[in-house]
Amino acid sequence: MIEQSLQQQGGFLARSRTTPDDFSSPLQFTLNNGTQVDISAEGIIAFTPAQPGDKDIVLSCGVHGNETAPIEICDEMVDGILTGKLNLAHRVLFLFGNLPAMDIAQRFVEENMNRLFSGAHSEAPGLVNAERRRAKQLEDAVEAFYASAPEGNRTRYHYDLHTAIRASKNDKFAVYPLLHDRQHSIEQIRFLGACGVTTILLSESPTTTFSYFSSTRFNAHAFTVELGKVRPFGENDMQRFAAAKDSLTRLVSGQPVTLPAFDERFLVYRVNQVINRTKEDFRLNFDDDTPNFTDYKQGDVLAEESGAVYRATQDGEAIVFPNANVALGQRALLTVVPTRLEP
Ligand SMILES: O=C(O)CCC(=O)N[C@@H](CCC(=O)O)C(=O)O
Ligand SMILES: [Zn+2]
Repeated sequence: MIEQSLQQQGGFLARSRTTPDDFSSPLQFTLNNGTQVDISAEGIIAFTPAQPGDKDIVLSCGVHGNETAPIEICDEMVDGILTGKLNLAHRVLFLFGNLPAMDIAQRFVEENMNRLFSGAHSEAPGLVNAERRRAKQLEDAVEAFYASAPEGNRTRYHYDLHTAIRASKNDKFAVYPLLHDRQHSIEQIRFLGACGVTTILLSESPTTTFSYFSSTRFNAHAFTVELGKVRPFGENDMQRFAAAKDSLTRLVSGQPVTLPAFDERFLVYRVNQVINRTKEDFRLNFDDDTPNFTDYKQGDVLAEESGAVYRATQDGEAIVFPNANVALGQRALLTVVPTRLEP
């Protein structure tokens, strides 16, 4: 049967990378338990259980090819579903984002894919590359997945799973995309807590990230989830990701997830500054190994470039995602300040 042959060939992703002919064209089949499997392209696999529940869940990973732990989590989940070990209660779309970047163990090949969503992939008409094509393909896959859901009162989710380039004072954290006129979901924050993520960054401006796309275009509960630090394949301590894998597995299989109370364990920040690199001489004013969430005093210089000095605007302002090597015009640093969210 399909389960045995798939099981003998190793993980789904491993197979789809070593035998592209198997998955490079659309493929649809049904498992013993009645779950329909739709592989629409390499690294894009949707599952629909025989009696789907009321959730439509997108799990994406590898949008940055060197962020391996989330890829390993999703690959193990897909394999569990294909081999019948994991029985789904809800529809799930798994997206393995940047396959060519995974092959070379790099964040991206030509362009940061996580700045190409919400149509940004088409903004420079003359410029076409693999990341731009793939970002459009992933957008289309999400749209088709949500659009093909059964009728009725349904809830959409998208957890875009990442790991961070540098260490963090708060190991696991999530970016809550700007919701415009929607309310933040405390229940979703509690679910992230069950995944081990108790630091939440409230974005206050539109972005071109994958999670902002699903949140804004489809009203999904969508987050960029930073599950730890970037490590090469095979060098992740997967025990550090056990809570995330367990909670996501419980979510898709309809098992209860114990949600922690929204209490003082949670740290909520709002994004205060989005600092873009605009000049070649952009530089950060702290060491490369300075952890995310290191905080500064008002007036401290955080970064500078010809014609601009970027300073902390208040005591306790902390840095997140510092990266002086981004392309000109792209985000080189976020700063965050503590805030409160009323339950
Ligand atoms: O560690 C870093 O500098 C980047 C880690 C990462 O890829 N983070 C995402 C965050 C996306 C968001 O702001 O929602 C990214 O930079 O794309
Ligand atoms: Zn990433």
